[in-house]
Amino acid sequence: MEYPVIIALDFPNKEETRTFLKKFSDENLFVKVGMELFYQEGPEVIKEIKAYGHKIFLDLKLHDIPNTVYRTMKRLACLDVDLVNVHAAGGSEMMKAAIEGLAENSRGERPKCIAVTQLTSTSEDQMRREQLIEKRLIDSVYHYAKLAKDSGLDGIVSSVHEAKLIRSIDEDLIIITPGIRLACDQDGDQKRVADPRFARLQGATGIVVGRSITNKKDPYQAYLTVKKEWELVES
Ligand SMILES: O=C(O)c1cc(=O)[nH]c(=O)n1[C@@H]1O[C@H](COP(=O)(O)O)[C@@H](O)[C@H]1O
Repeated sequence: MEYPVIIALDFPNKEETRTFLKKFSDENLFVKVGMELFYQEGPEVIKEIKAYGHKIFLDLKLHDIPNTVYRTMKRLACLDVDLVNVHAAGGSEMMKAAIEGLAENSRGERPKCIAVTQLTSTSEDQMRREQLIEKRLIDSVYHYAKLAKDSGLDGIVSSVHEAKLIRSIDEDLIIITPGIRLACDQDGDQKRVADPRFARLQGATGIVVGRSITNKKDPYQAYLTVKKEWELVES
């Protein structure tokens, strides 16, 4: 499966989502449905987006006790999405339970499951003060990535700046990097950002892009710009 430019559909409802997707006419997209849209619309919005022919990353970032994650993943498996995620901080038992739940209820191919390491909105200073992790942020990300891989997950979510090191764990790991900005964009709440070209150079498998596309006057043009930057680099 290809993991190219994944557009974050961070919209409050299905009407705004529909209006946005209409701007992309015949493009086959890879989109991300996050908590905002899913909590408002539920599984129906997944069905609708699938009917348009788009691939879906359902980003609910599960982080709970293993039994709850196992049971929840059984439900998510029925939605036939392509990609789901958990927080690696939930631990190896929880990540193994996630895979078990997905595998048990998948009708076709099991959705791939990736683990968030340290959110791209977290800085090293914040991690040390608030999580009491006395390490470099890159060491924490590497540790979580290794834990996820050893627990049977298919890939990792990290910032671009840790992608190269994570790639050294395994050639085949899916590495998805949010925190992507074009030169003209504001960082906003993101702390560890990079552009699409650098993401590709660092070995990311795919990038998640939200506001750099969704906030633009012409989102389709912005998407094409991001895609061009991403594709200009030989992988
Ligand atoms: O799992 C994610 O998708 C995710 C992980 C992470 O560490 N950082 C992060 O920004 N994201 C998501 O990626 C998207 C980034 O949005 P923008 O900052 O608008 O491009 C949002 O939907 C976030 O929820």
